[in-house]
Amino acid sequence: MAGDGAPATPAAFYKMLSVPDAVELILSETALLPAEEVPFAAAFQHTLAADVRAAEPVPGFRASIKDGYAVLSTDGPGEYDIAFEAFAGVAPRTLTPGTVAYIGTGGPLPEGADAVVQIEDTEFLGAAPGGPKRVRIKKQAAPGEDVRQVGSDMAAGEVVLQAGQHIGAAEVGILATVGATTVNVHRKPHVAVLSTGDEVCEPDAPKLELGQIRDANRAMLLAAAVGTGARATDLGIARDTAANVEAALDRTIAEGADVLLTTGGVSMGDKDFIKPLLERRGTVYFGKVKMKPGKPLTFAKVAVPERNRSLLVFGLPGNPVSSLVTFHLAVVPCLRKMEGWQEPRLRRVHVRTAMPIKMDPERPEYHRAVAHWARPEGAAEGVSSGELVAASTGGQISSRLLSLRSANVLLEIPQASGVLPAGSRVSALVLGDLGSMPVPEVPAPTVLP
Ligand SMILES: Nc1nc2c(c(=O)[nH]1)N[C@H]1C(S)=C(S)[C@@H](COP(=O)(O)OP(=O)(O)OC[C@H]3O[C@@H](n4cnc5c(N)ncnc54)[C@H](O)[C@@H]3O)O[C@H]1N2
Ligand code: MOO
Repeated sequence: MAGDGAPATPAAFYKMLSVPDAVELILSETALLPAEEVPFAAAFQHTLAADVRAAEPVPGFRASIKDGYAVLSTDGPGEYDIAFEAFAGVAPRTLTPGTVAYIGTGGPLPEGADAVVQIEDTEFLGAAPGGPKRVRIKKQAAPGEDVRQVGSDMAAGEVVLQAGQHIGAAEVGILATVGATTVNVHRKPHVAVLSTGDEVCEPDAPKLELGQIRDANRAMLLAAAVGTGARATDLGIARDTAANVEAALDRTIAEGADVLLTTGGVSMGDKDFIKPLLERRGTVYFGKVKMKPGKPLTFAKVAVPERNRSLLVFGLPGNPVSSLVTFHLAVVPCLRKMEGWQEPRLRRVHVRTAMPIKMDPERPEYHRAVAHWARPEGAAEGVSSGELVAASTGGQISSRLLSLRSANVLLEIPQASGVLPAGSRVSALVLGDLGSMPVPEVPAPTVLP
């Protein structure tokens, strides 16, 4: 930001941390959020704070795997009276040797039976007038065949979900299966988002004056925070005075947020109020990170004695790309740790670069790219080499938000002079769930040698 030439912040004097060191420091200063008891369906996408055990065996009775006939296996193939029908939910009866019972999938095996012969291996013979229905059993069943034994899916007392487990749809089903109607999960973080800057206008501003810009960061970071499952509060835009920014900080504390994200005002200008304010109100852990984009990323803690917790503050750089890249690299692991993830760091894959990439001699670059499965030349659609290829999103200047459009990885381009040739193998951090991976080059069923 332009000013009178006299920097008001000591930003130049912050030691420059590496990205891994910055992330380590953030994680070591991030406390788990407390656990709360919630109805099991509301536990979806939360992280368990305590183990869940099956109180009862599943299944709780010997259950048929097939539609067919419950038999005593030693009776063997032959023609039999159908003594009764055993369906799920019908009171069990006892089978007399030398007879069989019709049974449906999931039905309780009658006492006296020890196996099921599926319909396909039988022939229904009908009934003689006044006589019972009869069936020909054509196959010798092994004891226990097509029967789910008591506790074979889940044993009584078995830990079915461990503390730290993320609850997806399958896990909600597991909770329902064992009748765990309420569970202990970690609370999700509450994130407040503030834009700063005199030039920053609401996106719906009808006309921009010279020097004004629409606020991209706030809506983008609110969306990104909600995307991680956090609760998000919009703090609006603070004009460039220390008092405005401090008022927003106080509002964040009053609202009980766990994390404050600010954008803008963290570099070297005389209107860069964020670092001095955080120095005054709390502890600044770092104010510079060796990365491109995102160098002025700032991380601080402000004590909130009345809540016996600290507010974590991320001063994200104002350039839109820098703000979202630093959100992924620094804020996402922090939010994940808060809500109980055992391994909160971003996941890495290896990719081959699709084009040459110019390296930066001063900072490692987090180059935005779209990864997709490589299809060897001439290979049919759906055939992959089993390797990911990443195409750069083009110009990487940190104002150009189009460099993040559809990006699903950040290539970790080393700090060096020169050009990294196309076809280089580099590590890449995965953004989200690779959902923007282009089709039709889906993960292929066939992997070439
Ligand atoms: N003398 C130096 N100047 C700068 C340095 C440096 O080391 N020495 N670092 C540069 C780097 S790197 C970055 S990144 C930026 C970060 O600057 P600030 O965080 O202080 O952000 P501002 O100056 O307020 O804004 C930067 C840029 O972003 C635009 N902006 C701000 N807020 C928004 C928003 N909500 N939505 C969209 N765009 C926004 C703003 O208009 C500026 O163009 O500093 C460099 N300078
Ligand atoms: O670090 Mo800044 O984010 O390069 O433009």
